[in-house]
Amino acid sequence: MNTAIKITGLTKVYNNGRGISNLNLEVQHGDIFGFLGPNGAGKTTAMKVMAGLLKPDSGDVQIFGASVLEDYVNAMKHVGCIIETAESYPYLTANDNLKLFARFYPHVDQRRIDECLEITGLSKYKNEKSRRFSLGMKQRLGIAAAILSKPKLLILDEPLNGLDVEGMLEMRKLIKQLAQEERTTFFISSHLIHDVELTCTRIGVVYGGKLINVDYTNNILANYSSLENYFVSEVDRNGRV
Ligand SMILES: Nc1ncnc2c1ncn2[C@@H]1O[C@H](COP(=O)(O)OP(=O)(O)OP(=O)(O)O)[C@@H](O)[C@H]1O
Repeated sequence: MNTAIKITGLTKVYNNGRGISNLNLEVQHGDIFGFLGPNGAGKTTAMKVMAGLLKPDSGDVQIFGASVLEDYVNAMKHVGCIIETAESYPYLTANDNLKLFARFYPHVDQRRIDECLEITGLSKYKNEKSRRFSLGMKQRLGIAAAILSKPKLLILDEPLNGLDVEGMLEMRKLIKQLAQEERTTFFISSHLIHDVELTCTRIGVVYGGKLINVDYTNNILANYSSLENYFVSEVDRNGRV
């Protein structure tokens, strides 16, 4: 099956009238999809619905063919996600944090934990408590936890938030590596235009609660000198809020 995520008519409006309205989108298996939009555009709201943390007013999200609303367990079977922040137990070591997460998955053993520590570059900090970790290391531990069960799809909410240049480079490398070596599909939200340009193969621009355009990064860069120019022109074309 080639469609990883299918979002249809997704609407969630909060009491204050803000939120998302009538979002329609398909993400294909193998995409590194960038969900790009400024603060308050509605990215987290959409991702919370996708991860089953928030009930929409209407619409649906299907993940590998299963509805998040009607068949949550099957929809989430192949998904790893980090929504808002990567949480860990600060007084546990990286290894013990992962052991705790591994209890959710009967087939994840110490070998897989070691593999995930290796993939995320944390092997040498395996026995250090995560409270001593830098933000970048905490993010990597979050990814290590999210990939334990070898999910086919990783949903990451602003994975570069708060990282310095080196941390960003490492995270970008890790995402590309997982996409290439493990064939992981990514759905990544970000307000960092430059980063989305460098990381993502396909980009959806979300603005004022609406998805205003979706295109391949290659296409965009063939027609615009930068993603920033494309973003500004799309927002202007659709009317600023
Ligand atoms: N629980 C809530 N109650 C009322 N309004 C909310 C709630 N959560 C979010 N909003 C509003 O809905 C809109 C979309 O918020 P959301 O957090 O989805 O945006 P975002 O694109 O993720 O932004 P950011 O990059 O700042 O996280 C914003 O205007 C926000 O203030």
